[in-house]
Amino acid sequence: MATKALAFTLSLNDCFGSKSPHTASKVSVFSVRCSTGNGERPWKNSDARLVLEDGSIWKAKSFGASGTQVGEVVFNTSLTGYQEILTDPSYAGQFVLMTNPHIGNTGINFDDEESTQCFLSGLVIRSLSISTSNWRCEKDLGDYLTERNVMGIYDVDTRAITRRLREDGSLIGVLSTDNSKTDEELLQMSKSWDIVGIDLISGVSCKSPHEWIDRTREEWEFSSSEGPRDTFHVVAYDFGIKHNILRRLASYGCKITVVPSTWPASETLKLNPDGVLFSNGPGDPSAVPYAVETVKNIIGKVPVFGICMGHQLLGQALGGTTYKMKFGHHGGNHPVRNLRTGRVEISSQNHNYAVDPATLPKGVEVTHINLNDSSCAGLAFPARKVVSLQYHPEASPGPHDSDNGERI
Ligand SMILES: NC(=O)CC[C@H](N)C(=O)O
Repeated sequence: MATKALAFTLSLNDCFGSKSPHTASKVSVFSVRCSTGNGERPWKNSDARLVLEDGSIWKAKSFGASGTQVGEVVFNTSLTGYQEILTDPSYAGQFVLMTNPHIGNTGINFDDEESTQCFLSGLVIRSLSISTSNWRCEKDLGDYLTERNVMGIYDVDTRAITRRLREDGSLIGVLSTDNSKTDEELLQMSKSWDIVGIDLISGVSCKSPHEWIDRTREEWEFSSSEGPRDTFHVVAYDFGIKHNILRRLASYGCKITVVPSTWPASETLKLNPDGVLFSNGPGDPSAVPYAVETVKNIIGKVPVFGICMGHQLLGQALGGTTYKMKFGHHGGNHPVRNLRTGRVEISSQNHNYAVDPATLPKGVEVTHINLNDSSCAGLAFPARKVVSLQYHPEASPGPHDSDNGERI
């Protein structure tokens, strides 16, 4: 490709004309024209559009995959961990907008993936870092997204979109690099799709049972607790499970069998596990009645615990209901209070639904609340050995306040 030499031509513009030689000689405006020698501009023009269901159109520059995608737009306020966010299967059906403006600067490394695929609809960022600075970097963000067929856009006003989402709630959007589609067509696409009521878990769950053995690598282990205690056998339902949930269980000495989302409760109980984990996962917890039925058939037979989607399914299985939040919690700095101990944890969160505590039956206890909005962040039903958290004790990304398995 011809070497592009930037030739700056300074041209002096008299912007005040010759009314007054004095003015003209004193005040003038330099306009710098950048030419690349062949007349092309050295920077990329906007070549993508994000059209929201409210009719707003956001021109941006694309990176990663091209094409047309629909999804619910959510904003994540985490300052770090864009890679763990990209690979969290819970974001299936969603565009993730990062409020931290500089993304891509630490590149991608293959230790920090939370799943083997990226299920999100696309990544929306303000400023794409043109260089990476990280000894662990194995690939840059743009190449990684291209290889995983994930769309990304940058140079878009993420602050303005975030304010809109905060005021109007999560919005459905369509992202396209296809100039043949009109704005109206994209708007109609955004209005004809919804994330409510569709089962997104079946598209992310594993296809067959398998054992998980990887622990947190020694150089990254942070817990000061003594080594593995008894070896508990945990069956983990994969509703879109994040790998760090499994790594942390393995680091605490557990033997882990991961099973698909549709695995029959009877088959699980035949494994005679010490406990069953219901994992995080994408979409509307009311759209997967088969999973609630499985949870119902296991509760009371062995100890169970849930994380995020698993927490919501447990809430429903116990007789409660879940509701869709205005824009949810997606970030790494949400304060949660443990109501039993009074301890406040800074937590990692990623959810757009919550359990309505007013609908939980007698005997079920709310154990944690999110201090930002007093929503239910944890529940327990001691009589049937049930505990669950709405947020992510495994972090990835986020703080490790909730890792130590303190009695919840
Ligand atoms: N991380 C999760 O498990 C998310 C649960 C559910 N899809 C929600 O958005 O609330």
